[in-house]
Parts: sequence; structure tokens; C-alpha cells
Amino acid sequence: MASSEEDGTNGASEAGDEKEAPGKRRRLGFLATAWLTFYNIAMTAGWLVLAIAMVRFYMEKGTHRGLYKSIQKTLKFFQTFALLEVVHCLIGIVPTSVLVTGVQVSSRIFMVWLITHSIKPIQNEESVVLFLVSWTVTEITRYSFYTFSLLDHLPHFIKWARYNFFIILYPVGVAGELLTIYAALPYVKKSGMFSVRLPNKYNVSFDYYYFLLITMASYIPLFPQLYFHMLRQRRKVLHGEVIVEKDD
Ligand SMILES: CCCCCCCCCCCCC/C=C/C(=O)SCCNC(=O)CCNC(=O)[C@H](O)C(C)(C)COP(=O)(O)OP(=O)(O)OC[C@H]1O[C@@H](n2cnc3c(N)ncnc32)[C@H](O)[C@@H]1OP(=O)(O)O
Repeated sequence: MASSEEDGTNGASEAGDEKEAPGKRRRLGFLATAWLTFYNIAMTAGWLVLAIAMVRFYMEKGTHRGLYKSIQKTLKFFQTFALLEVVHCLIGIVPTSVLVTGVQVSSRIFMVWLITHSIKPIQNEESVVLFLVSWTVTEITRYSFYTFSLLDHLPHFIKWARYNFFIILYPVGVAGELLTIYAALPYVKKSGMFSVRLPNKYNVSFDYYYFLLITMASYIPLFPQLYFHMLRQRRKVLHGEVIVEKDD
């Protein structure tokens, strides 16, 4: 993939073009810092609320059945709000690749709105809990990491957690997502939902069932790229390695 994501800049950094030492933070303007601090605190709080709601639900009911329904509004709100992350990359206030962030965020939005929200019979699948728990732990860690970094008071444990938890949580989350899509397939096939059949006046056809199969297959090339991206970030941040760029 293009080099920009490996050195952690997207070319629009306010810090200029020179390469920074690993672990050294860029300096942002006041407005960008204030906005990002607010955004990250709000997101940390949102995912914490979600975590507490999930733990309380499970302790009270002793089952995962009904869990999704009870937390769906909070989940939809905060996961949709994360679309702003793509905007942050586009306008250059965070040095992350638009492509990496775009794939990450769009796959989450897709899971929330076009799978779990739209296909009610799968909402009680165990696999939904799998990705919900992975996402929640990841996001609490990630947004608190960004918040403390912006405030220049990053506890070592948060940094360690940010660049270690994903090693397990990423595959677990992806497994949860794939199993949920797989569970949705029979309902999608039977109902023909979101599909457009011929003949119609636009002369186009679309089969959501096959779209889901293609989406599942697309995890095979895309997920390793995201995972190796995180492993490179881990080496850079935790072990201070300078990643040598290689242009495609
Ligand atoms: C239409 C259908 C599409 C379907 C597509 C299907 C294919 C999908 C295939 C793959 C699907 C994946 C699904 C995801 C599942 C899960 O999430 S499971 C749970 C586990 N998940 C994770 O662990 C997620 C890991 N991913 C991430 O952390 C990010 O999303 C990332 C974009 C992939 C990587 O983050 P990145 O930003 O590159 O790394 P960082 O080291 O965190 O940040 C780099 C620098 O940027 C600064 N920064 C970034 N964001 C912020 C912010 N909000 N505020 C402040 N600063 C920010 C960060 O501080 C770093 O700065 P420097 O310190 O100056 O370098």
C-alpha cells in the first residue's frame, strides 16, 4: 500500500514535510487540537456507556438475547459519528491514511446499518456479541489513547493496550462480523431484501445475497492489510522502529 500510512502522515500535516522521530507527536493548531480532544472524549464516553450497558444487561438477564436491541441506539449513534474520522484524514488533522480509515469505518457502518439493523432475526446471534465486545474494548482503548496523547499525559498502560489488544481483538471482531454476515445469508436469500430484479425500467439488477458473498470474500485481501498496518504502527510506537518507505 502507499507509503503515507507507513510513516503516519498523509502529506497534509501541519508539522511540515520533514520525517518525524518515532513517538514524536506533530503539533496541531489550537482549533484542531480542541476539536480532536472533544471528539475523542465524546467517543471514549460513548463506548464506555456502551460497555457499561452491555455488562449491566448481561448481569441482569444472564443471557445475550435482547442485548443488541437494548444497546442499538447508542451503538448506531457512536459508530455513525465515527464517519468523521474519514473527514479528519481528508482535511489532514490526523496523519492516518484515508484508505485504511475508510475501509475500517465503512465496514463497521455496513455491519451496523445494512446487516444487524436491517436483518432482525440475526440480532440475537452469539457472533453479534463477539464483534460488539471486540469493537467496544478496542474503541475505549483507542479513543482514550488519542485523548491522553493530545493532552500530553499518555499512561504507559493505555499505549501498551492500544498496540497490543488488537492482536487478539481484530481477528475476534472480524470473525464475529463474518459469522454474522454468514448467519444473515439465508434470510437475505429468502426475502430478496435490497435486491433489484429484472425486468425494470432502468434495466439494472442487484442481488444483495451475492453482494454479501463478495463482501465476505473481500475480507480475505483487505483484513490482512489492516492487520499488518497495525503491526507496523505497533513496531513504530512501542519499539521505535523507523519504517522505511517503499513506493508502489
Ligand atoms: C460497503 C461495504 C464495505 C465492506 C468492506 C469489507 C472489507 C473489510 C475488511 C476488514 C474489516 C475490518 C473490520 C473491523 C473490525 C474491528 O474493528 S474488530 C476490533 C479490533 N479492531 C481494531 O483493533 C481496530 C484497529 N484499527 C484502528 O485502530 C484504526 O481504525 C486504523 C485506521 C486501522 C489504524 O489507525 P491509525 O490511525 O493508522 O493508527 P494510530 O497509530 O492509532 O494513529 C496514527 C496517528 O494518527 C493520530 N490519530 C488518529 N486518529 C486520531 C484521533 N481521532 N485523534 C487524535 N489523533 C489521532 C494518532 O495519534 C497517531 O498520531 P502520531 O502519534 O502523531 O503518529
